[in-house]
Amino acid sequence: MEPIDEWSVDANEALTLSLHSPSSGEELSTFHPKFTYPIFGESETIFGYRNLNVRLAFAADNMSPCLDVSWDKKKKPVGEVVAEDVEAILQEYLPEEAFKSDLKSFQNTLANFYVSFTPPGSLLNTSTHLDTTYEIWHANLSDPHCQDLLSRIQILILLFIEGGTFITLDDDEWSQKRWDIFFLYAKSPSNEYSFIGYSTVYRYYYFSPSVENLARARLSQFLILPPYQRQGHGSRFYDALIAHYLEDPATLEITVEDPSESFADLRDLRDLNRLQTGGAFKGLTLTAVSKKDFPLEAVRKAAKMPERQFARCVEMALLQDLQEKDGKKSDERKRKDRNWKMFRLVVKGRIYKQNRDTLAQLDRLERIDKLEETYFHVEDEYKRLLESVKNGRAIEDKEGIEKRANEEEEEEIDMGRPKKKARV
Ligand SMILES: CC(=O)SCCNC(=O)CCNC(=O)[C@H](O)C(C)(C)COP(=O)(O)OP(=O)(O)OC[C@H]1O[C@@H](n2cnc3c(N)ncnc32)[C@H](O)[C@@H]1OP(=O)(O)O
Repeated sequence: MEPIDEWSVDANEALTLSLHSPSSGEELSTFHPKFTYPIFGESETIFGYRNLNVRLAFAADNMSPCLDVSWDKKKKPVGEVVAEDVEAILQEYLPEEAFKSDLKSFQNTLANFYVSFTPPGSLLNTSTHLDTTYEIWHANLSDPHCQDLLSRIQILILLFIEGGTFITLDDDEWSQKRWDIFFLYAKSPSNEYSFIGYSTVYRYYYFSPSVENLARARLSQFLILPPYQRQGHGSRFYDALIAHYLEDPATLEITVEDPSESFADLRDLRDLNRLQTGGAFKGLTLTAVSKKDFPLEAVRKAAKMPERQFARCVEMALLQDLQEKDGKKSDERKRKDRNWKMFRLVVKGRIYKQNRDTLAQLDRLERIDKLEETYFHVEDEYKRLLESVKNGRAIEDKEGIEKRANEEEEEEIDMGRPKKKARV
């Protein structure tokens, strides 16, 4: 009998997603998921096939889906050992329309019955980048058009965000109304839309005895499709969302739910950039912070940022300043230098304040060691991020892509990538 393993395929490889022109059906791009464990289980394998090909195709504008499953060989059932039913498994995650035709018919339908599409909600922002027009549409979950689109694309959250989950589309109207949904689209000169990414934001009710309807906006999901990643779309999309909530008088604070590492980087860099270029950090110096001469709390509130995220930006800005002034000093001189000592005190003070309960359980020497260790981890992380700022990586053009690709090759040979730990 053949070993069971020979009939198992890697679900991340077997599943291919594709985007298709809504007017010609032509394939525009293909890509694989990052995770399939929420659908096919922890091992991310599908049992019972040789050369299994699971194609999940989307019309690039309204994201109407089509699932097409094919294989070279399917294992014959032996007792209770049967091939997994891929379509049945995916029925839980895709709307019914995904199971109506094969890929060829799906493409033919697109080519022969093109219907023009406009994203749900209202147009929030238009921008042009490298000759392409991009639009951000702002919708509410209570809008049925928005629900339809979400029912088609929610599967992407499972496939690309670790620990991502569906949001409930058919909740009561009050709950639906708390969800803001933003869609990022490219728009062609012939007004054809191509979906690039989306974000969901939950507005928590914030009780205030004096003002009605205040909210804390929590950015819950944020996704840029792989063919569009690392081109600055995520940064520009994030900037536009933040600008929207900064202008909204009902929003008191903007938080992020469980950010992935790459999103946390993006957020750090864009928040720092906004605070610096917008003038909020004018007058921010180590001395001003140490002497409490800088109105940190007022600036934080105006920036609608949670404490920890704001503190990270302050510390990054101070470190950037220090590096510019005397970053070339040897480690030994930095250890003794007054300014570097002051910086370490500011960061350690903040770390201590935010982790007081955990640190209080350690004895004095352990506590000092732990603080020191955490400080160096934070400093390394800031240095890595500031290196990105120095190299102009936050939002760059095509020239930057090539320059950076060459640099990365060299970096990997020389020193590899720094290891990441949880942010503090
Ligand atoms: C709350 C949550 O939902 S957390 C989950 C967030 N989502 C995910 O993790 C899902 C999968 N990933 C994604 O959706 C995306 O990769 C995101 C949202 C994390 C980032 O979106 P992107 O569009 O790739 O971001 P953007 O391009 O602006 O920046 C990413 C990196 O590309 C760099 N970059 C920007 N433009 C370019 C360019 N033209 N060429 C090369 N690199 C570029 C940025 O500087 C940044 O690099 P760095 O991290 O070294 O500084």
